[in-house]
Parts: sequence; structure tokens; C-alpha cells
Amino acid sequence: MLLQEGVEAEKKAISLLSKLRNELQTDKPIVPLVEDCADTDLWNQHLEYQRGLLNESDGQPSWFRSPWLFVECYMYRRLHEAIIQSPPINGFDVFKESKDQNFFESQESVMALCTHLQELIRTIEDLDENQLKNEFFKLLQISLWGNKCDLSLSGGGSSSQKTNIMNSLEDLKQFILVNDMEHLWSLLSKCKKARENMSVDRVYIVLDNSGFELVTDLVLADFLLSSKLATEIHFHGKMIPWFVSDTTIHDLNWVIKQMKFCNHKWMSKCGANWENYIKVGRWVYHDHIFWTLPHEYSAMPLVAPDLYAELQKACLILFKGDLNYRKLTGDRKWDFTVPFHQALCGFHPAPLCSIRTLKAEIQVGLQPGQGEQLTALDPHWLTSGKYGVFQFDGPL
Ligand SMILES: O=P(O)(O)OC[C@@]1(O)O[C@H](CO)[C@@H](O)[C@@H]1O
Ligand SMILES: [Mn+2]
Repeated sequence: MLLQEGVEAEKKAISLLSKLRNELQTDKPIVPLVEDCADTDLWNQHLEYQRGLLNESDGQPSWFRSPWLFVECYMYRRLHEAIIQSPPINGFDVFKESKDQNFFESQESVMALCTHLQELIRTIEDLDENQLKNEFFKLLQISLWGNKCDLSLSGGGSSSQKTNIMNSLEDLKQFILVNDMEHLWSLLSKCKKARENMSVDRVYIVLDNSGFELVTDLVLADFLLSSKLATEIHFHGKMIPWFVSDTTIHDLNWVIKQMKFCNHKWMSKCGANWENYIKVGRWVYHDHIFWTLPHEYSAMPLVAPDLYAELQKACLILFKGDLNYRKLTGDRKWDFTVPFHQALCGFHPAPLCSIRTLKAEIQVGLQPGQGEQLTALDPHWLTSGKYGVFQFDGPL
């Protein structure tokens, strides 16, 4: 790329981004996407659908008068449009630097986690059922609290894991509001016992943030294979930069490479093992445009039937993070006591579990009075990321 060409491209991107900011700040109508991509028609159809929801007198869907989930997704899609309209920097990830920084700032915690995992794998054959279950629960909780480390809440500011999370698990247990970890254990250990010689049991992980959270998910995924609770792990990531810190294939490859070549024996062993899992197909990465559309997941069978059929192959699907929770439940103002199964509005491709710290004003499946008690105790319980859930749906 010539220097001048790069400078011109940057100028173009910046002018498109400031136009976007102005539209947002002055509550302009939501305009259709212009650049022709695989998801453009679906976006523009959805915009029409949003328009149809308004009354005649309401005018056009605009930034302040449209559902938050829709507008927020639309903003990230428009950021992407500004970049793809500015060749030759059309492959640029505006959030890459902050994602990478989150990983580097969490080094100590990552090292401790990798050391723990490698020690565990070394003795895994000697563990009895109960010990194995305890280890599974530990790594699940680490993956849950890893979800505190997203960057979109902090506006891209630092949100890394600076202390060794493993020492805090006991103290954090009181903040788990719904804890279906036992269901996950009984489901996966049942799969393991019933497994025939060559048969495959897939766990799907719908990933959320890169950096520290991604490492916690990969550690969990490694454990699921090493303990034979699953035989294949299928990851689902984002096709475009999304909600600041969400994982793309570039982030996944970058994190694994960083680990493999780092100067710490167990981190580097993890990196090498993980690269190998991908090479031999025990870990499979998928992406799909559906994950970066504004649709709730109950629309998946209609909007992305191929993805729905894919998810049906799972013995368990783990949905990481807050945005996935909002899309699972349609981001509606449900009563706190509505059962999770009901809030999924027919989305039941396979047994599934949301692993999420609470950052948006939505929570279902609580005990009567639990939500009110929490509000009295801590007015910010829904949005601070301090509380978490393992919320399962599926046959027991
Ligand atoms: O899905 P994640 O990474 O856990 O959280 C994403 C998030 O921080 O972004 C939005 C705020 O902008 C909220 O939906 C949500 O709290
Ligand atoms: Mn995220």
C-alpha cells in the first residue's frame, strides 16, 4: 500500500465514522446499508420490519426511538461498513488493539490458569468421579467470571483480569444467582457413559469476548476433551468486529499463537496443544452471518435454518456472555420469575446453557422475591457484571 493511498483511506473512514456519530447524536432515521455484502439484504429487510412495528404517526425508525438491541447491533454493523468502504484498509479491525491489550494485561492470570490445567491433565486419569466433577465446576466458574472482562461496557477501557481468579472462586459463589452446573455435569457424564467406541459427542461454545475470557473458554474446552466429557468442541465466533471485544477467527488464531510462542512453559504447552486440536479437527471453528445480525435467536430457524440445523447436532451448547443472553431471551422486559424455557420463545435446538455475568437489565428464571431482594440490596445488580448465572434449558 502506498503511504498516500493509506492516508486517503483513513480520511475516508474517519469521515464516514463522524457522519455516523452525527446521525446517532442527532437522532436521525436509521438508514439502509449500502455496501453489498452477504448480510446486507437481511439487515435491510429487518429495518423494514422495524419500520412496520411503528404507527403511521411515529415516522421512521430512528436512533433514540428503536429497540436498544437493534440499534446497538446496527451501530457495530455501520462501523464495519465505514471500514469496508475504505479500501485498502477494508480488512482493518478497529478494536484489535484493545483486545490484544486485554490479553497482555491478563498474563499472570493466564499463566496461573495454564499451569493449573496442565497439572490437572497430568493426573486426570487418577481422579475419581467426584474430583472430576469438582474440577469441571471450577473451570466453568472461571469461564463465567471471565465474562466480566468484556470491553464494551467500559467503552474499550481497561477491563482485564489482573489477579489469579482461581483464588477467588469460593468468595464469588454467593454472586451466582442461578446455578445449573449440576445439570451440565449429569448431561455430559451421561453422554460419556453411553458413548460407543467411535461415536462423537459435540459440545458447542458460542464464544463471546477475546482476551482473558477467550482463554478461560479454551481452558474449559481443553478440559472437556481431556476428561472425555466430550469428543469434539465446536466454537462459534463473529465474522466481523463486534461489540468491541468479541472474538473473530483472527483473534482466536492470534491468542493461540501468542500462547504457543510465549516464554512460559505451560502457557506455551497450552498454545501448542490447542493448535494441534484445530489441526486434527477435535476443535472446529465456525462463523456465520447470523451471529452479527440483530435478530433474536428464536428467529434462527427462519433466518438461518442451516445454522439451526448445525446447532441441533450438539449434545450441549454453551452460550457465553451478556449479548447472547439478550438474544436468547429476545431482550424483552420479562418478569424475573418467568421460566428460562418460556423466555427462549421456542429456541430449543439442543440442550443449552447460558454462562453470563449480568450487564443488561434482563434476567429470568429467578425465585419469587429474589429480584426484589436483590434490588433492595444492590440497585445495580442487573448491570454491574458482579452477578452471574449458569442457566440451563433442556431435558434432564
Ligand atoms: O456480551 P458481553 O460481552 O458479555 O457484554 C456486552 C455488553 O457489555 O454490551 C452491551 C453494552 O453495550 C450490553 O449488551 C452488554 O452488557
Ligand atoms: Mn462481548
